[in-house]
Amino acid sequence: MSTTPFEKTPGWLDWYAGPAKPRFVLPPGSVDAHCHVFGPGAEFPYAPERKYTPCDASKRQLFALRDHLGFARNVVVQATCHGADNRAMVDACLASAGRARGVATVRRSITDAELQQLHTAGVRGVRFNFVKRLVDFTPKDELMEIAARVAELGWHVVIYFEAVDLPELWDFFTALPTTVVVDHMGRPNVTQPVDGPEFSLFLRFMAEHENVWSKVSCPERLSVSGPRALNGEQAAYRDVVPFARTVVERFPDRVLWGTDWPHPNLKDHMPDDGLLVDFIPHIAPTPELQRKLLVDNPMRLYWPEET
Ligand SMILES: O=C(O)c1cc(C(=O)O)oc(=O)c1
Repeated sequence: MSTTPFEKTPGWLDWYAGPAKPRFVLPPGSVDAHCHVFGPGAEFPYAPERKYTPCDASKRQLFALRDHLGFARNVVVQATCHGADNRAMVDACLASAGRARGVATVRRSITDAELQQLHTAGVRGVRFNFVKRLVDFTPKDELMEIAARVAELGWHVVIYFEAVDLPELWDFFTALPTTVVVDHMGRPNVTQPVDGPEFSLFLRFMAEHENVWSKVSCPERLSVSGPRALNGEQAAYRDVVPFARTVVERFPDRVLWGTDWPHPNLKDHMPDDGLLVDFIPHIAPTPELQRKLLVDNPMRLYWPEET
């Protein structure tokens, strides 16, 4: 065992070892379209500008989880603890035998040759993060310049923001020239009504802009009332279900799902990933919706050459 040179953020919750075998059988070819690798820190050091220091979560451990849960492929999203150093994510993509694609974080200083290298490794998107506890502010003109460059490669932009910030970010988001994928439904406050003003604005954002997609992921982050996906719970995070199910049913061809393993920054519990998979049929109740969410949509976005 290598020893990590990094000390975890106090109170850090490690990912759940020994997840249940899901009862829900994933459709063949399912994609876990939002997950991360952390380090290992001894091999891929965490970025100096990071806001948290995680436990290690290696590509080998990610691929073991993929196989255990019954996924065929992964989309590895650059985690903020690695800043714009994409080496750990790229290493996972390269080691996956074509079964992982990536989403990178880049700065405007990146060269065209470096972008092309990322593409060759399997990167198909960049992530713009507006969650203040995770990143320092990047000027919008820098992000727009990056978006224009990656549009030429056929990539998309992944955006992560809090629901309260959508009004202020609306004009920027709707000016992006690519497909735009929202992380975790734009983090709705699920104590508000699903037909209340906040979530209605999000639904309008998707309805009025056909290039906007959403990940209906992270019930464990959004839920207030639970119950938690632990100890065999088959009806976890009930307060999130109406939100995610509404998005899946209204926009069946523009939704993605991911485990979010290894679940950075959870504060009160770490879910059993097997039980998180059992959450899927609650939000995508028919085989057709499940196939679109888990296979057709992620394949169209990340492996279009195979569709
Ligand atoms: O809510 C979070 O803390 C979080 C953090 C990161 C990251 O640090 O990249 O990614 C996520 O998808 C969610």
